[in-house]
This record gives sequence, structure tokens and C-alpha cells, in this order.
Amino acid sequence: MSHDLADAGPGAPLVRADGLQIGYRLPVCAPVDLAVRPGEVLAVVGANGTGKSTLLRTILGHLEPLGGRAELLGRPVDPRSLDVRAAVAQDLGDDMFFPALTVREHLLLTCYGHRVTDAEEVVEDLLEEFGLTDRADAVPGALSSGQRRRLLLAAALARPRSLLVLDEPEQRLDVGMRHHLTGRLREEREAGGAVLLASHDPEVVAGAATAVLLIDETTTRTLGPQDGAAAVAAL
Ligand SMILES: Nc1ncnc2c1ncn2[C@@H]1O[C@H](COP(=O)(O)OP(=O)(O)OP(=O)(O)O)[C@@H](O)[C@H]1O
Repeated sequence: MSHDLADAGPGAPLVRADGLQIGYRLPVCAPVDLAVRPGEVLAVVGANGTGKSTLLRTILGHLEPLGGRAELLGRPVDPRSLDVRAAVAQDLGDDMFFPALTVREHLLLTCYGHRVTDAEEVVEDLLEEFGLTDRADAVPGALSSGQRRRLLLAAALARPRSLLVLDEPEQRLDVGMRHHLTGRLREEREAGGAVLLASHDPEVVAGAATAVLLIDETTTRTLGPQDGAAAVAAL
């Protein structure tokens, strides 16, 4: 799963923010400090509209920071960098597909693009894991919303990565698949991967996170997984 990092030494944060101000001309929340190292899962939580998606997009370089600093792989964020694209898998929940490619072809394309050996086997396993085997020859337009979400997750997991960034991956999943996702994220960290995710799901937070960042307009707080899950449940 893991990809060698050019500059980051062992245990160095794969993603880091210092006094990072995020928003659209005006900040949407308090400045953010965070670091995610190999083997850590940081869950960003907060009420609707507090800026979780904005934070992930800024850290990935899709949005410019309003102030402060963000780093990926120990360097200022550059989403075009080959190292970043090779090391960072992401699923931000956007239904972005090639309309004429099937489910299986999307996953194979992802594997080929990232030089996955035994791509066919990897893809068949992911189809099975995410309950998509029966839909492998369907095009995205013919899928249900939940099936499209599972395809996005499967695609993020089909490729090698050192850092996985997920925006509310539990959305549109049934209880069983949310439970599976929790275990999958735990396995990711146990294998030395790093995960940064936004979540509204107490089970995902309690079961997978190693730390929780609670954000709102005026403050940010770092909590343990159990307190973080309780904070999510109380939102
Ligand atoms: N493209 C945009 N231009 C201007 N404002 C935006 C844009 N996208 C989001 N916002 C605003 O920024 C704030 C933070 O939105 P964001 O989507 O980051 O919140 P969130 O915490 O992810 O919310 P949710 O839990 O509902 O997904 C909200 O007030 C939102 O309306």
C-alpha cells in the first residue's frame, strides 16, 4: 500500500497545518493546527457548514489558504506534484466519473494509472468487498447513489498511497458498510497508513480515529477518539 516519500523521514507528518486560515475571502472557522503521521487517523468533526470540506480542499491544494501554512509530504502544498499525486489518495465525495466507462473499467484505470501489479485481481477483490460485483459492467449513470459512493471509495483504495483523505466517507452507506469502512480505516492505520477524514459518524470516529479535531467558528480543539465521538453525537 505504501509509497516511498522523497523528503519526509520516518514518522514525519504527511500532512501538517500551522495557523491555517481557510475560507472564501473570509475565514469560515478558527485557524487550524494539525499534523497526521504514519499510523494515525485524524477525524475532523464539527457542525454543518463549519468548514470541514473547506479544510480538506485547502490541504489538498484545491483552494488557496487565506493565511497560515499547509504542508503535504513535508513541503508546501502542490497538488500537481508527482510525489503528491503518487502518495495521496482522495475521495471527496464528488461524483466524478467517465460516463461511458463501467465500474470495473474505472477501477482498472485507477490501477493502471498507478502501476498496480495484479490489477485484475485487486479490482475483483474490491468489487466483492464493496458489493459491486453485480454492477461491475454498469456505467456510473445506471448506479444508485450509494453504489456510486462505494465506487469512489473502492477507487481510492485501489491504488497505492501513504495518505488517504476522505470527506464524510460514511455518507450514503448502509449500517453494514459503515461498519466495514470503520474496520478498513483501522486496518489502514495498523498497516502504517495515514488518514485525514471529515466525518459525522460517531462509530467511524470512535472505531477508527486516533485523534479528533473539533472545529467551529471561534475555536478548534483536539480530542481523543471517545470524546470526539461523543462530541459528534452531540452536534
Ligand atoms: N465555493 C464556495 N464559495 C463560498 N462559500 C462556500 C463555498 N463552499 C462552501 N462555502 C461555505 O463555507 C462554509 C463551510 O462549508 P464546508 O462545506 O466546508 O462545511 P462542512 O463543515 O464541510 O459542512 P457539512 O458538514 O455540511 O458538509 C459554509 O458556510 C459554506 O456555505
